Amino acid sequence: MPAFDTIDDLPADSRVLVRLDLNSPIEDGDPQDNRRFGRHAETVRELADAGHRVVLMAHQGRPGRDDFTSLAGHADILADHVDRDVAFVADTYGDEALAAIDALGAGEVLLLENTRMCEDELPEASPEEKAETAFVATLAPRFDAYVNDAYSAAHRKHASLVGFPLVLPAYAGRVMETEYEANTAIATREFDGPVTMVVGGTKATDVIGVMDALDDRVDRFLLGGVAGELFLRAAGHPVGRDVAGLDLFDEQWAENRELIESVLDERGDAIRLASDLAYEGPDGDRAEVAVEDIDEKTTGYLDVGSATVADYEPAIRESDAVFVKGALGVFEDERFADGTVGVLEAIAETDCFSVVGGGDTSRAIEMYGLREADFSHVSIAGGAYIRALTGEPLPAVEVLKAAAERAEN
Ligand SMILES: Nc1ncnc2c1ncn2[C@@H]1O[C@H](COP(=O)(O)OP(=O)(O)O)[C@@H](O)[C@H]1O
Ligand SMILES: O=C(OP(=O)(O)O)[C@H](O)COP(=O)(O)O
Repeated sequence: MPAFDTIDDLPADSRVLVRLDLNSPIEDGDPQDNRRFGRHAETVRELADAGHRVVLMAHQGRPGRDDFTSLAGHADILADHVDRDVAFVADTYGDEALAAIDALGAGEVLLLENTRMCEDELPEASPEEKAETAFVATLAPRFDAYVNDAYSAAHRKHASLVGFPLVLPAYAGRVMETEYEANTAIATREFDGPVTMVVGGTKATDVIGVMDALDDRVDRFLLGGVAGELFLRAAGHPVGRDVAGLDLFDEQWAENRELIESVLDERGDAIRLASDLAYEGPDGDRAEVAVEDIDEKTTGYLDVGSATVADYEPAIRESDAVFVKGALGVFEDERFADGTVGVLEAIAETDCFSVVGGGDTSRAIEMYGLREADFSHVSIAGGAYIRALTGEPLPAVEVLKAAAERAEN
């Protein structure tokens, strides 16, 4: 039985208030289409097809930043994915919003303005405090049910995420359901064979924390990216030189050195490090060097090398489950995509249970023509995925679970 009620449990003809995560890159003021729209469209379509009155809430950016914009453009993109009208009202819970909500017919869809434009939304607080805000107290009585589909924002204690499910019967949307199940699998599911985790990307501090927390659940870690170079450094190799003015290595090294050394010391047998690395050669082409031959920290490395990929591939083929967190190289540049793509291809070719997470890494799937269907789950969450992997509870998921318990008693 799932941890929470889902939209399968919704009473017929409900007036539903639905929280999505449509937070997107903004270019020249306009939201860019991305996988979040397509995924949430499934939930929205299903609710509208069932004849519910569907009112959507979502956020965009953070106040004070360039990406903090209205959701007017998001409504148009979502409409294309849902294949029906998505009305938009530039108001969160004022008279205009209430009038638009009251005018909604069965099977119709309305998107409210950016929740973060409402003062009650942002300061993080308990569900009880959020439920008492004017935002929640005004909107909630107009609805029969609340649906949370915003798994990727579930680590935030904002009014639209934790306040409504305290005062309305609460259900999980399809994205919430599938993300929760796949992303917690590493901690909750028993696998028959080896469990492998591919660890890379730039946010070394995050992934080293995951490695530390998942210690006993993962049989082997295959390392690359910035995190991989920091482990190579701990193993005595002079790597981890920043290029292009970035500061990815030294600060994270200073911050995590002790933890890296202790993880390497305690789980060294489970940790596989790159045996070769790739860099930009003098003529601009990809060049590779064996890690053993690196004796000075003079080069910035941008991918794991081909011998490393050849070493990682069989480890993946033998696995019963593979979880990916972070890219093995700067895959956005075709010259340095071999590590990330090689590993993703190996996963796609096996029938192991596989989860690929992190906004950037999962982008490599579409960039290099891989099929999402060849993976068990491709997450649209970043911060929430990391927290799920470390077993940290997500406040908005916890309130959904509590709502299900309330409903049962
Ligand atoms: N050796 C490297 N040096 C610099 N950047 C790297 C390196 N390896 C991977 N990256 C970058 O890591 C990014 C993905 O990292 P991260 O943001 O941690 O993952 P995600 O967003 O997928 O969680 C990619 O965009 C890639 O360019
Ligand atoms: O995009 C999001 O998170 P992510 O960058 O971790 O994927 C969510 O919408 C949360 O946004 P926030 O980090 O501004 O609270």
